Amino acid sequence: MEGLISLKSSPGTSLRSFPSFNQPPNSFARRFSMDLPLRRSSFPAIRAQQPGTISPKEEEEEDALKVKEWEVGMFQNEVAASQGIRIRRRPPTGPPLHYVGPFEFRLQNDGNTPRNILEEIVWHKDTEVSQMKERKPLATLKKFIENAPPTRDFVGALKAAHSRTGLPGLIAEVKKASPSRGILREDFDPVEIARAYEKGGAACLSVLTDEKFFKGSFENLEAIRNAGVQCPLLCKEFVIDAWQIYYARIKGADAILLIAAVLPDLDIRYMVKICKILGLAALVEVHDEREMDRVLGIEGIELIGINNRNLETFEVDISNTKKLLEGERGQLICQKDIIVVGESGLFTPDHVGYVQEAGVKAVLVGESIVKQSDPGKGITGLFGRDISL
Ligand SMILES: O=C(O)c1ccccc1NCC(=O)[C@H](O)[C@H](O)COP(=O)(O)O
Repeated sequence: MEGLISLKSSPGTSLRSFPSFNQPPNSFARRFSMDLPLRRSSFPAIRAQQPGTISPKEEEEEDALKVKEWEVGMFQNEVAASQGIRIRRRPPTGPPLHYVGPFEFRLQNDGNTPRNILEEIVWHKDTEVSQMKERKPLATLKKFIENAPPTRDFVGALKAAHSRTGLPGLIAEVKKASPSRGILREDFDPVEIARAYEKGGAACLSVLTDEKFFKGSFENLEAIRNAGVQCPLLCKEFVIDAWQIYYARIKGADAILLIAAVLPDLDIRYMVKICKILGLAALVEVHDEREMDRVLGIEGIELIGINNRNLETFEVDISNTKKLLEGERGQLICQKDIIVVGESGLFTPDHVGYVQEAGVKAVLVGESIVKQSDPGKGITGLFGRDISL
């Protein structure tokens, strides 16, 4: 029964009485996978009411809401796909139910299974953020923000470090684990690591806040902020909802990551504006030419990260930075005075020199420095000299 994950009959009917539906051919499955969801109300007699369950009217309303949610989710994905975004958003109620006569069924890969790690992260984030929003609604967050201390100048710190050292300004990442590398450091004390990075000459810090896939947390961000570390802090999150930006601001962030592989243009525009209102810098991350072109078409972007890691396949290739900065793209970036950050896979002074030559004025580095017994000395190793002086 390839392509079919559930097929059930209404109470009182039997699959055996409809042998042709028992094992629908693929063409049958394909035909229905392309249909819009069939409205439950068109099939009033499909499901008999179970004693003690909700009334048919309530059930109908609930189904109508689910269909609406599904349609909105699908619309969102269509807009994203038209911009070349392959990462789909989680369908709010799972894959659509299809109805044929007395049967209802769902099709495999009808939008219900994440296709890669980034999609899995984003789908999980969707559930996580919905729950967090219920506990802390936006109105509550806004009240906290009124009394929050001012943010620090993230972009200014990178520029100052670059002018001071002649090397790319360093955003040093407080990273305990990652989906591609597993645990990077067992004795992980975020504040101690942050202090070591600051002492070692980092211009800014990046703090992973995702718990499930990176073993990070917002508590880490808050603790680093409250420990008196002066470097501006990037909240390294998978942002899918503006609510997360407000939350990051409350937890001490000075900047936040926006991933173009996940967010359609309109979301990026909107979120960049929210960041400006909240005094946060937005690091907009791209990893291919199409994403770079989309982002270069958006007004008000000051900071673009080029990720050398393909977040769908984990492949790391530092020549990606060079590729995306060649020719007209590089020229446009200079004209717009955008600071480019080379991200991922940087381990040696040669790597840093290579991306600097390609045109970056900042680098974002995690693994190679966090794994050192003294992460501050790790920075000296990465640049080939002490950049704290
Ligand atoms: O690091 C991962 O395995 C990863 C997997 C899926 C999505 C994002 C991922 N990493 C986020 C980053 O981009 C890096 O943490 C950051 O650029 C530092 O990279 P590195 O210096 O290679 O640790």
